[in-house]
Amino acid sequence: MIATEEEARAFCAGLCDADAIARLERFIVMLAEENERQNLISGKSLEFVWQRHIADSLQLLTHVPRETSPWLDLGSGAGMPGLVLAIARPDLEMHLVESRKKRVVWLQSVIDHFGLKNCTVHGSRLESVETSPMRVITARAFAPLGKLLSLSARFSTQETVWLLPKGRSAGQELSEQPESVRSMFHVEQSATDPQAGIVVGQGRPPIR
Ligand SMILES: C[S@@+](CC[C@H](N)C(=O)[O-])C[C@H]1O[C@@H](n2cnc3c(N)ncnc32)[C@H](O)[C@@H]1O
Repeated sequence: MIATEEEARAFCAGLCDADAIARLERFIVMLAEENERQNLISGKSLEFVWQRHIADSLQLLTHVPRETSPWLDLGSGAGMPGLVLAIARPDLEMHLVESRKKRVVWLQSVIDHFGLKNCTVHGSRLESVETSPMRVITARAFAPLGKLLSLSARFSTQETVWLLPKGRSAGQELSEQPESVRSMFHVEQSATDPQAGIVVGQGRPPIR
């Protein structure tokens, strides 16, 4: 379990190269500056930014084979996890979906700053994003599990891996789903919080 900022940074350094770590350092500075202009993340969490945001995002890489792509991140907000993954791994095709205009401008400004050709922001509600098959779908603090699946099932195939950091409600949210959905998913322990879980599964959920 990652318990300190030093451990979180070392964990991230094991998942991407030195150039990526330098870009992430710069991203953290940009995030702190932007957080003065708009409420992207809690100010308190900036003290633990490697643990709470960077490692929390990059740990998702450990759940799929290295080359798995494209990824779809629902409700990217400040950029976790999708933008952080795109900064760390420019070889992955990343699609961010975010409806709030100011956040879309922020996400696009980071993409432009680093010249991330692998990363696209869809600046609209998920409901109006054109359907396209994704190999990984992720979402942190986006919507309750049932709603999340019904809004995004159309982007999945039998091959799609779902990586859904759900914090402390992971087990509870999964237990509230019908058996047909429960049997597709399980909860993995988060590496960054002993009480948090990631809902992980593969396939197309049987959602009407
Ligand atoms: C609580 S924030 C989480 C942001 C980020 N994933 C994180 O963990 O820090 C949820 C984000 O989802 C966006 N959102 C909510 N519903 C959406 C929808 N239907 N389509 C696109 N974005 C949506 C909100 O604008 C917000 O930025």
